[in-house]
Amino acid sequence: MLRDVLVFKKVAEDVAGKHDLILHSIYCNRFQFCIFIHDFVELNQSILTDTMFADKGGNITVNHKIGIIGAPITIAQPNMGVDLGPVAMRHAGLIDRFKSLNLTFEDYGDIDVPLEGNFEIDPKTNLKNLDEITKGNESVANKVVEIKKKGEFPLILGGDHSIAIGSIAGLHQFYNNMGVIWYDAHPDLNSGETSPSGNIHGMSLGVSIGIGEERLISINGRYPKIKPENAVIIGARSIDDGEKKIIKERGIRCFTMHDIEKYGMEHVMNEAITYLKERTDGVHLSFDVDGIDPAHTPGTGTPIEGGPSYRETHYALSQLYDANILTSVEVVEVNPLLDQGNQTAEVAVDMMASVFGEKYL
Ligand SMILES: NC(=[NH2+])NCCC[C@H](N)C(=O)O
Ligand SMILES: [Mn+2]
Ligand SMILES: [Mn+2]
Repeated sequence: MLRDVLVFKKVAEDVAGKHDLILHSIYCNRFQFCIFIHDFVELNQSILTDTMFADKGGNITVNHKIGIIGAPITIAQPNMGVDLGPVAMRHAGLIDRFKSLNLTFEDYGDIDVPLEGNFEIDPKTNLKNLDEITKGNESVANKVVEIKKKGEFPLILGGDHSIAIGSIAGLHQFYNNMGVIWYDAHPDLNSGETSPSGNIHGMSLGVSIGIGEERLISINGRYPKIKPENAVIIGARSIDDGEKKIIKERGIRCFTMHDIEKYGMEHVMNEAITYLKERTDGVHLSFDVDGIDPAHTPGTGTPIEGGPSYRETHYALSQLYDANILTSVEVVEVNPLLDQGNQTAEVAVDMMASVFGEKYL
């Protein structure tokens, strides 16, 4: 608690430097300081986030309290078991790992989402389970808003990748110009019009930039949630024709495996970081475990050969930590029923440890 207050105090002081109207109330007394910060978090989240984001030296990202939620949506793809992703990652030691990193966090458990669907394509929309997925993602969005209003750093454990629809919908209200890093073998830019499968987990980045089904793009209001040019995809190697068109037409930055081979992961990540730092006021990491080569993460529904290794991914994520640009994170598509042992969840936990600052030395 004391540590949280100190972190908030530092942030508030920085903000006060920029907005002198609030300086007086911060220094009235300690009690009032706490009350003030509470109101301030509710009312001025975007300024607060802006300041945290701008603070490069202080590692606010990790000193900040992390709010963990499980979002076990599974019916935006056909394989049973991705609803067990959150429990698999907790079982693989996520919480102990965070404790040993001395992180401040709270695990809010899993939210309630509809788990049953019928997997028939609706001929009108070319989508499967739209009602249930809309409902589930409204709950994800509400929970993310709740966590942000407390001033916490959201970490969302999926679930299939459709949960990004809800998490980004919840997050966007706290930013003016949010960015996203989409670490994934797939760009997830389909819509009912282009999807080869009708599976909504292949549409979540598309929905977030305002493409596709009205009911999905309007979750939590004001859309599109992210400008297409604020989205950076890393590791793409399975791109449908309709998605290729969107990437080109909308100016989405997409570093494919070709780019990673050619320039190396370090260079690609530096490009992505510099690009987003200049143009956004917060960056969400949407981390699909199928972004990693399936040699390391076999327990996932749509594995694609030829991805970045464990080491490259680990390095990429530690670059994000060092750059201190992230303001929220999600990890998706861990499916223990398709796994060898609990290997994929273990790798996912290793990767989350890198994102939150674990170092070899
Ligand atoms: N989040 C994922 N794993 N997405 C896989 C999408 C696969 C394919 N592009 C589709 O739209 O059906
Ligand atoms: Mn994927
Ligand atoms: Mn994905």
